[in-house]
Order: sequence, then structure tokens, then C-alpha cells
Amino acid sequence: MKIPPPKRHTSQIGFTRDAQASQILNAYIAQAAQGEDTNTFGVYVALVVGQVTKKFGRKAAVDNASFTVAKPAMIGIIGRSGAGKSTFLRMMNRLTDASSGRILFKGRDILQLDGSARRAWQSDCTMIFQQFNLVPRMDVCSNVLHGLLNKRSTLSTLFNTYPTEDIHRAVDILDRLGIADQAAKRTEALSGGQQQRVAIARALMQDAEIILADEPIASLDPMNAQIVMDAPRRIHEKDGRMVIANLHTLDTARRYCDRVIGMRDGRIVFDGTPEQLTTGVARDIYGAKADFSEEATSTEIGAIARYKAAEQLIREAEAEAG
Ligand SMILES: Nc1ncnc2c1ncn2[C@@H]1O[C@H](COP(=O)(O)OP(=O)(O)OP(=O)(O)O)[C@@H](O)[C@H]1O
Repeated sequence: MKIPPPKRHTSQIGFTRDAQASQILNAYIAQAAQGEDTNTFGVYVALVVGQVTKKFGRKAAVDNASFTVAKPAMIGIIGRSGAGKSTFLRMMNRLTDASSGRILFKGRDILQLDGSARRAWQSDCTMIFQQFNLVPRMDVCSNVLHGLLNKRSTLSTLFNTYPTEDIHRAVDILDRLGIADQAAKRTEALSGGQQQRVAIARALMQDAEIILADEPIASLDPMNAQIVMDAPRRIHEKDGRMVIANLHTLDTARRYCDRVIGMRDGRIVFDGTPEQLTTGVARDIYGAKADFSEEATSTEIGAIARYKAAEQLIREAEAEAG
């Protein structure tokens, strides 16, 4: 069946949001099933998530999730505990197999990849966890260089030998995250916030096309949370990488993301811009009562930004006063 191209295909930030979205999505999935590219309508669609389901026993942790992303964006996934956010990211990264559905990225059929193709995907689609997953007794720089694990020979990894240019790049990335001075330290000697920055540095070292982050700031203080969220945002803006982050807090989703997906009981119940994520919508996503308070899902990143702006104003006033 030939499906006519829709009149309004993508929004400015690159995702389908109109009434024809599911028709478009189904068309992409049908084309992909025939082994065709996702360039169906002459518009390249980077990511297609089509009717993806993951069941644990009889319970669907992710239930028929579908969306498309036309061009790299920073996407936040929100929802209460158990909504299916981590399971979704784990399927994207192929840490968990899906029960059904398709995920296509730039024409690659992600859920079908095996062996070395699957490992190659895992290095193209890096995952940042809340629990860092670093080697505690190893120095910070070596942990960052481990981001190259899938791209290097076993021998050079075994003997921990890296070309000077890779070491310079690792230190540059650490510098951008404000911890270059910790490069030679054992990782276990760093604070939780610093360790999360090392984990981000390792992911950036991988130079992946997609960065997945599973509640990267859940256990961090506001200052570290801001640094950790700023890094992928900058990578997205500067290098055009796609970022998908599970986030506990609404203010972080609104502040950093171009697009927010809300999950409830495994289903996608909201897909829109931060502006569309009103308190009422959030209440529905979280399945909360009328007395739902956003404070309960808030970090103080906004407060830090206001504090910094106030500091800047004071500095400017002092400079003017001579
Ligand atoms: N390995 C597993 N075996 C059985 N059930 C699982 C497994 N992993 C997740 N689940 C269940 O799937 C559902 C979704 O879990 P998931 O961890 O994806 O939610 P989440 O939104 O990421 O929650 P949180 O914010 O607490 O991390 C939950 O009911 C969970 O108990």
C-alpha cells in the first residue's frame, strides 16, 4: 500500500506531533519491515521506535511504545518509579531484549543486531548509569580511556597503552567537566558528583551518536547535577548528538530538553515540548492527586542559575560603581 506523504511532517524541533503521527509511524515501520530505509517521505528520520513492548512474565514493563525523531534532539523521559523508563533505555542499548516491536536508527534495525554488530551498536549508543559503573581502583584518566574499549585491540587495552592523542583527548574532556586536576587520582577517592562526571567523560570519549542517561543526577547535589546535565546538552548543541535521559525531576526536563516523553504504567502518555508540560499534564503522567506539588519533583538547579545571575548583576553594579 502506498501511503501518501503527510502535509505537515515534522515540527521545528524535529518530531512528529500531529494527528497523522501514528500513520507516519506505521508507514515507517512497514517500510522498514520490507528492508527499506527510513527515508520514506524524502525526509530523513533518525530514530523510529515502533510498537516496542517488553514483558516480564505477564506484566508489560514497556507497552507498545512508539515515537519518531527526525533529527537529533535532547529528549527527557519522565514518569513515576516503575513506569518503564529504564527498561526502555536498556532495550535501546540492547542490554535487555524487547518482546516485540522495532527500533530503527539511521536505517539500522537495532533489535535484530547480533554479536559484533550488537557490540558496535553499544559503543555507538552509550549509556550513563546512576551507579557510574567505573573501575574504582583505576585512575580517573584510564577510566575515561576505557570508553574506547570497543574501538581498540584487546592487547592495547590489556596493557593499558593508549596513543598520546587519546590521552590528550581524555584530559580535554575531563577539563571541560572541571576535573582535569583529578586525572591521575584513583577513581574511588573522588566524591559521588565527581565520579558521575568521570562516567560522563568516559561516555563522551566513546564519541557515540546517541547518549542514553538513566537518571544521571538522581543522587547528586544541585551544583553537580547542573554540571552533569550541562555536558550532554553542550554535546547535543555542538556536535549534534542525540541525548535521551530518564529524569526524576520536572524542572530538569523543562530546563534541558527539547522534547519530553511521559510514561505511565509502561505506556507513553505524553509527548511534547517543555512548554506543553504543564502542572496538570505532569499530574496525569505521575498519576497524582489534585494536591500534586512540583516541588516534590524538583532539583535546585534553577535556584543555582538565579543565584549566579544575581551574583553577575552585583559584579556588574560593583564594576560600574568603580
Ligand atoms: N528484570 C526484571 N524482572 C522483572 N520485572 C522487572 C525487571 N526489570 C524491571 N521490571 C519491572 O518493570 C517495571 C518497569 O521498571 P523500570 O525499572 O523500567 O521502571 P522505571 O520507570 O525506570 O523506574 P525507576 O524510576 O524506579 O527506575 C517495574 O514494574 C519493574 O518492577
